[in-house]
Amino acid sequence: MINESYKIFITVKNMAYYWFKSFHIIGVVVWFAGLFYLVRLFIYHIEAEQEPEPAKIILKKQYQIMEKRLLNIITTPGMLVTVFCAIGLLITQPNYFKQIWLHFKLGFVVILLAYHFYCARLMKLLENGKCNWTSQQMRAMNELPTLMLVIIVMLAVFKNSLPTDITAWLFFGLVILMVVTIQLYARKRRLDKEKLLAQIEQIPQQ
Ligand code: HEM
Repeated sequence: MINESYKIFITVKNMAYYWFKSFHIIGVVVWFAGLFYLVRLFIYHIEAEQEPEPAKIILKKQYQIMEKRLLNIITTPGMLVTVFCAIGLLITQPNYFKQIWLHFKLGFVVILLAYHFYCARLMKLLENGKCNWTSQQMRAMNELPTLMLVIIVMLAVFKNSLPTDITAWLFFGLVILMVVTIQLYARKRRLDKEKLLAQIEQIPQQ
């Protein structure tokens, strides 16, 4: 009888673990989709400042609405699902607490949570017209979650056997190259746009 109850307990515990793990991963996808898009909206919001009236007012109002909805309906719920399911994972598999990879992972998650709440603060500053960030700085900031994503997922998958050999460093270099290329491409597009606008300004008015 005790044996049978124990078997049922283990089956329920394992099933709970799979449910938590599935929704942990779903939460991560939703959270990151929200974080990436939110900062993209901040970039457009800041760039709207250069538009003439009344486009400026209309655009800024629209971005404010989009940012609020994105944060409250997608990004924060994604974060909560990730964290609650992670707690569920640790309750069903408490031996993970003793593993060093998890301690490192938690350290990076704390940075990610700080980033999330800082984005919420930036949203408020933008709403009140008190944000001093340029769109270029915002673009650079948007690379931080990419880096966190790569490190955290690799820690979750490789765990204590996280590779530190040449292949791993090449892979890491590739990710950094990708991030730098995106920044350089954005810079080139901005410079091209500025050049075009300067040329338009030089055309004599009819
Ligand atoms: C809130 C803090 C978090 C804790 C305590 C936590 C804990 C865990 C645990 C215990 C597992 C199960 C590992 C396994 O059974 O293989 C797991 C899986 C996973 N976690 Fe997290 N996690 C957290 C946040 C995150 C974040 C922010 C990400 C993404 C950036 C993430 C990505 C993953 C992935 C992709 C897996 C699946 C790994 C696999 O099945 O091989 N986790 N997490």
